[in-house]
Amino acid sequence: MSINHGDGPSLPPDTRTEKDHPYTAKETDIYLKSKLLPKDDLSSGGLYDRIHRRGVEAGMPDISVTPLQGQYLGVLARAIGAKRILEIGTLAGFSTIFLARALPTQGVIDTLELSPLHAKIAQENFLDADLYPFPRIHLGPALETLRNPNGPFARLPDEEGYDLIFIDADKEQIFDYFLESLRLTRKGGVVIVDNAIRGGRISRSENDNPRIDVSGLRALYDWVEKDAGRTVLMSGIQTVSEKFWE
Ligand SMILES: C[S@@+](CC[C@H](N)C(=O)[O-])C[C@H]1O[C@@H](n2cnc3c(N)ncnc32)[C@H](O)[C@@H]1O
Repeated sequence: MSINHGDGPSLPPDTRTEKDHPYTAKETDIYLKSKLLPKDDLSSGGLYDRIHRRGVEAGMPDISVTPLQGQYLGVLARAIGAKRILEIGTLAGFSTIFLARALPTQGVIDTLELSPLHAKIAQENFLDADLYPFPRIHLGPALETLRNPNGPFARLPDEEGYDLIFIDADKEQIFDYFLESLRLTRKGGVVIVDNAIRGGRISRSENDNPRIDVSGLRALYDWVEKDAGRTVLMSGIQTVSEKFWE
């Protein structure tokens, strides 16, 4: 059964079942990947496979962006002509690779990571991906790195502000990362905050699931609400992918 809205397309009813609507986000991602991403990277034994294998062998969690999400980050970076990118939360460097590939050769990409193991595997993956510019990994707790008065992020001259910052580390400190990002982004730059939905928990009370921290995100949204467009223009986007709803 379908509902026909005038001249528009037929839409499935809200009560749709698997039989009425058998398509899955995973299948759709597989199709889109086959059309939109480099075939060499996608192939069996290709770059994505090798990155995945290194992560599994090192016992790392499988929580990177999906290939299509990585490509979306790259599209954004290209669209704004980004030359300087900062990433908070490297893991195995999967998202970093898409961002680095979107940069011109004279570009710069810094990525911050707490775990020496993750940083080591990321370094291997960057070499494997033959990246130029090569990402600079800054090892240590990201907030300390960003706030270190003697570190590289202490005083950025205006012209060296980042064009794009991607926040994707621990969720508890998300609001602090956001505030540091405002300091480090050039005027008109873009800050992307991953996991901004928390599987929908953001819309529920904070006690809904104590294991999933939404307090940092709520502080961020409260800040943006009070700011009322004076400093930042922000939107929230829910994504569906082969991995999850986020
Ligand atoms: C979700 S993963 C990053 C995924 C990566 N951006 C990708 O999509 O390929 C989060 C990473 O942040 C790191 N992390 C957690 N707490 C951190 C902290 N305080 N400072 C820096 N990195 C941290 C974790 O070790 C982990 O590697």
